[in-house]
Amino acid sequence: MDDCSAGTAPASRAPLRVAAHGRPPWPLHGAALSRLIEQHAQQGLPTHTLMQRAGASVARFALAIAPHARGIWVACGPGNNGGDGLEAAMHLHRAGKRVQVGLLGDPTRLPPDAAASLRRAQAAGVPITDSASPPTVPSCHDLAIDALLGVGGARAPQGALAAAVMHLRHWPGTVLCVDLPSGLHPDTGQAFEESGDVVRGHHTVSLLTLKPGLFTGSGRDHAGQVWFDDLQTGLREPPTAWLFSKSASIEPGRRHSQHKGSFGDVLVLGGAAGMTGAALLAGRAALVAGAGRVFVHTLGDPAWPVDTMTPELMFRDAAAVEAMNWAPLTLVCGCGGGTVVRAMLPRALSHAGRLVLDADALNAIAADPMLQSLLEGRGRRGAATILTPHPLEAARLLGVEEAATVQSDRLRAARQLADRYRSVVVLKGSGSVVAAPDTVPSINFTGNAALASAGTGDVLAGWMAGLWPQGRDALLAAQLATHAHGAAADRWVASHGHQGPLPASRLIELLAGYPP
Ligand SMILES: NC(=O)C1=CN([C@@H]2O[C@H](COP(=O)(O)OP(=O)(O)OC[C@H]3O[C@@H](n4cnc5c(N)ncnc54)[C@H](O)[C@@H]3O)[C@@H](O)[C@H]2O)[C@@H](O)CC1
Ligand SMILES: Nc1ncnc2c1ncn2[C@@H]1O[C@H](COP(=O)(O)OP(=O)(O)O)[C@@H](O)[C@H]1O
Ligand SMILES: [K+]
Repeated sequence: MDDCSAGTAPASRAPLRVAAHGRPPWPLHGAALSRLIEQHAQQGLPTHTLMQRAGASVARFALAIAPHARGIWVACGPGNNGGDGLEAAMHLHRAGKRVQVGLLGDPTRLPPDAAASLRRAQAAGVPITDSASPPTVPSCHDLAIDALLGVGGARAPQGALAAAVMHLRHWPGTVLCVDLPSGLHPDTGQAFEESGDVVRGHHTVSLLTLKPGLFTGSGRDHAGQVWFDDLQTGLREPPTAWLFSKSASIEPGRRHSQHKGSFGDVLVLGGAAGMTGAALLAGRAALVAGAGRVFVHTLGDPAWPVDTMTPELMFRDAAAVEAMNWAPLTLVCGCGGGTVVRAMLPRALSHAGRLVLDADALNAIAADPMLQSLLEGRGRRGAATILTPHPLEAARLLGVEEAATVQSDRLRAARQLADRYRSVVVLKGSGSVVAAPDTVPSINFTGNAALASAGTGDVLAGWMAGLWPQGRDALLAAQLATHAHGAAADRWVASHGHQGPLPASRLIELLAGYPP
């Protein structure tokens, strides 16, 4: 279903399905910008227009996703998100559904738009209580609409609101969230407090703007499929971030006249004793990404001589690597590098043309101010670097204690790293954030928990290094690689029907286009 439609829908345009393919990136707006946009939009319209459009859109969408729902419980909060719910309830009631509203907020203190929707719902005869519980024991055919909190959510739900969130979490049928899953921070994709409950929706209709929190951190677990309705405002404000979506035109394809020298040489430095596999995974991934030649120097003793599974890889010992000119190369540094990788870093940071730094290389830099200043200096000289930290590595690079600090605002952490080290940064995890200095960051929307498997990060680093020299700048290489990496995992889940771990070697095959 690309655009939703329903037979008995009230008049409004259908929300768009938010997908990671086939269109330009989607603009994302945080809570503050969304409010500003709402204010601007209200100025040009008669009072209450936006809420009427929002409620009509939600009702229409509800009828499309749950046409056979018998009962519909609409849990409404104390603000305008609740107003959207009341407005939707009125339409669903008129469409002949058995609707029950639980209004959790003082009806005399609703904001004006929500108060207007309450009057309209009352006038239409919608049953409204102040109960946080659904009226009857719900069945799996019933639909619940979460209109408790939207962009005004400011703290973890408590009391009656928390009770309603629990009912929504245990709802046996479909759950549709209005604007945001209640309890989710619109900007960060986290609960307001570690222990704070968040609704888990099957669908979320994001209104007026798309919020970044729907797509990163734990947002994806709570939002389900996201749909977007701009409420016919067509507003174009500069975004907080982009949701990366790949359109076909980004990939130029290979010209007949090209040869292996056109596609760049990659050198992988990693694979210390006991971790050779990490360097091999990165090397293999660089090969299937299309690098012209891939050299591998494993840091264990003795260095690895050949990979019989991938004889295309060219192994180089310490003396050979020392003699190579690193300036035209794309270096991947890290990938099971242990502590020995540190010795390679001063030269890599000073002389590598393009540099992808992962895992142990990042840990070494985080622990060494001299390496940090080399990395910063590299950025100031305009030399291109991509850092691919997971949240704990990012925390170390930022000098903070815990990964949780990074996770509490992934967009901010990625931006801080990019600005500090003048590098492109891929902050990995659900909804990987790709940031570059002085640039609006993007969130990657492909991938799933099947990637939570040892070695998939090495594959990402190698794949990125393989893509990069093929006529792309660092930022686009990072975005495309992260997108393809996640999309391969999505194909795997689609063909296996579950999110069991995706072995890193299999991931490389999927990236290469072997059958899912
Ligand atoms: N005004 C309008 O015409 C429009 C409003 N819209 C809707 O309005 C929403 C924003 O409305 P609001 O700004 O009123 O904000 P919300 O409805 O998201 O909630 C704000 C209210 O909840 C309270 N609150 C926040 N966290 C709470 C907690 N943990 N426990 C108890 N109370 C809590 C706040 O103090 C405030 O009263 C959007 O998300 C969207 O759904 C959109 O439909 C666009 C049009
Ligand atoms: N739950 C998830 N959803 C989406 N992507 C994930 C998830 N878990 C892990 N990944 C991705 O898998 C890769 C894991 O990388 P990393 O943590 O460095 O692992 P390793 O060091 O074992 O290779 C990253 O690209 C990360 O974004
Ligand atoms: K909500």
